Amino acid sequence: MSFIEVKNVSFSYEKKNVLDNISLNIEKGEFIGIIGPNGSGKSTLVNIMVGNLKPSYGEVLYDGRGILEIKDKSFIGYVPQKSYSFNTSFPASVKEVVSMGLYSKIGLFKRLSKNHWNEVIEALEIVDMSEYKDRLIGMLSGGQLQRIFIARALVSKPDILFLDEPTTGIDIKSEKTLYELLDKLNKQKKITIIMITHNIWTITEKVSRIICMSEGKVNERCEAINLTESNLTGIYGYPIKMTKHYHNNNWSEE
Ligand SMILES: Nc1ncnc2c1ncn2[C@@H]1O[C@H](COP(=O)(O)OP(=O)(O)OP(=O)(O)O)[C@@H](O)[C@H]1O
Repeated sequence: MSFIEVKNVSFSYEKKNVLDNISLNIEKGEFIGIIGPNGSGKSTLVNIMVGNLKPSYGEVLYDGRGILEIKDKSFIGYVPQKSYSFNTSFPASVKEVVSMGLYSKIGLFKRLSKNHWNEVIEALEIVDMSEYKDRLIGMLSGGQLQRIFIARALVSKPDILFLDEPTTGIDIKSEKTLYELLDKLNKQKKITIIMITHNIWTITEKVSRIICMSEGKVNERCEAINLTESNLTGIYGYPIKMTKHYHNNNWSEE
């Protein structure tokens, strides 16, 4: 039995079919990149995997248990795409925003104990942002804000972290720091990571496996080793020029 099993999942928004019979197995400790053109169903698939959406057909199992039957989902951390449009004029401090990640564990209106606040500081330390704990969220840069959302997803000590396009709108230096953080979470903290991205070349260097989506299906030819210009052009529907090649388990410049 795999850690996560996506079994024959299909999904439609009203009459529009978005996912078509997707099956995937994911093992503990993997670092997976999901790529594919706009509208291919990546975010919908992740929303089904974290239990936010119910598939029209099929199921998602964690260690053999259906996600929709699992009440305490705090073993899953999720950094949604929309977190980057979070209302930053909202007068909340960094530590208050991170503490929101404990709601699924302790309930929305419960007072946080000293231990809970210690967990918030611990999550901020992991993302190297503890010195900003009392700062208002509106006073942070895009890259810093993104680390706060990752801390919010980490505060419940998840086994698996989903990130939906976390590099959107951040500069190259912040992107590099983000990858170092994800690498640390994956290798040292043994957190399984599943990340949606449009940054094909960077992600192929970082992850243990690529999943390519196109028109609601998983494209089987899209293992990193098979990432050729013609495969990617078929998946994206427009010409893709490669500047790097994968061989002997390594990428090298053209
Ligand atoms: N709430 C919704 N109601 C109706 N249709 C939706 C909704 N959310 C997404 N869709 C449609 O479902 C399809 C898949 O969307 P989804 O966001 O899963 O794709 P994606 O691959 O993540 O795209 P992107 O790369 O642009 O984020 C798209 O055609 C989109 O317009």
